[in-house]
Amino acid sequence: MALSHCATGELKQFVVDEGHGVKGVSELKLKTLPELFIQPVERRLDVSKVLPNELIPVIDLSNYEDPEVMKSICYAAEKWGFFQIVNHGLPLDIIDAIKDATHKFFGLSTKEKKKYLSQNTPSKNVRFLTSFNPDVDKAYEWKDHLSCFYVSDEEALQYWPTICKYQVLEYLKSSESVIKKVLEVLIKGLGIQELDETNQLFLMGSKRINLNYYPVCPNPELSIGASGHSDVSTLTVLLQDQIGGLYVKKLDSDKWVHVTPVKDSLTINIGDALQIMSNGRYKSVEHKVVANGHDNRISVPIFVNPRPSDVIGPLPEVINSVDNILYKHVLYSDYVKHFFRKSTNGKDTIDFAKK
Ligand SMILES: COc1cc(/C=C/C(=O)SCCNC(=O)CCNC(=O)[C@H](O)C(C)(C)COP(=O)(O)OP(=O)(O)OC[C@H]2O[C@@H](n3cnc4c(N)ncnc43)[C@H](O)[C@@H]2OP(=O)(O)O)ccc1O
Ligand SMILES: O=C(O)CCC(=O)C(=O)O
Ligand SMILES: [Fe+2]
Repeated sequence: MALSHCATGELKQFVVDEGHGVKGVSELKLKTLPELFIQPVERRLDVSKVLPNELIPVIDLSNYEDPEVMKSICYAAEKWGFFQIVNHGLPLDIIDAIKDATHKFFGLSTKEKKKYLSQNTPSKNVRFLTSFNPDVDKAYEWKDHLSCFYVSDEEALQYWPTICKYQVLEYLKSSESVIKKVLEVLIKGLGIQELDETNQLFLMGSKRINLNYYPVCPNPELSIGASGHSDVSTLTVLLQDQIGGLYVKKLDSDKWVHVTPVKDSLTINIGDALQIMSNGRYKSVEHKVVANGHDNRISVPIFVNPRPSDVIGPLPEVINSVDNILYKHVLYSDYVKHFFRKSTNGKDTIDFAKK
């Protein structure tokens, strides 16, 4: 098919239904970006609003129980919603292995990858997807991803793609201690002394891991890799490569700050669930990813969540000390379904839980 001039309907079919993804379009080496991927100006990154000299906090996690380190983590969660951690203890060979496995998954043939399209997948917990929600997105994001919801090792080993399942499972397992360290500090900041069995289930009772692939884009300035959104997780542990392109909105401003890749670091961001549970004290901040014209970029977020069956709302320990309760109680799976059903639009998902 001569896709360079084809109608948007045919292109959607090529990208989504036939499973070629955005990577398939990138490999056509088109001179100009097809209309389907041209974003309205307000969804792109306005480079005049980027603060070039700002950095999000970089925190050394090796002494995470040191009161000064704890303070800096809670401060970053309140004022930035984002921070990078170094000396986190997650083995570098496991990190390298998942990066390599991500490239290998996206290097598979279309025939192999399309086995994981929503209509073909052997389990609804593993899906190969393009854009955010192609049924409703007016312009598509320049991104493909594999999304895996962890239920059990057995389920993952049976259904996740063989080319990456061992590396993804090992990475998930080794991230557990980093997640617990960060959560322990954050809940202490809220006056909860211990990450016990009950609050562990509530804060980190489910996990989703995405393998994101942003291929080289013909007109990156007209498109977006991931449009502005906040995550719906408790917190997200994000692994990115050295290419860059993730921008975070600075709180109470219309300015953007680049999350400059720091080698061997992980980025932590607060998600909507923790913003709600902390009654707005910790901030789930809008972020977006630009496309680029030179390199294929990958990133691997682990979304650490409540269980779908949990009802979330401001925690009792938090509302004891405040007059103004900002959020109501919502069933977490309703919240996530609401998020997935619409296009991303900045911070609007959280309106679903506003009082
Ligand atoms: C996609 O690009 C993105 C993604 C993001 C993501 C940011 C996050 O924070 S993701 C964290 C999400 N949290 C969880 O997954 C944990 C809780 N999980 C649940 O509550 C449930 O597992 C469920 C997600 C609600 C799925 O419910 P279930 O009944 O088991 O499954 P379905 O009926 O198959 O799905 C319901 C509904 O959701 C859609 N959906 C399911 N999985 C995905 C997925 N991986 N990606 C997109 N949409 C998904 C599914 O199509 C169904 O939709 P309907 O309209 O048909 O109801 C940030 C930025 C990005 O660019
Ligand atoms: O690719 C990135 O750096 C961030 C991706 C992201 O925000 C997400 O998947 O929720
Ligand atoms: Fe995100």
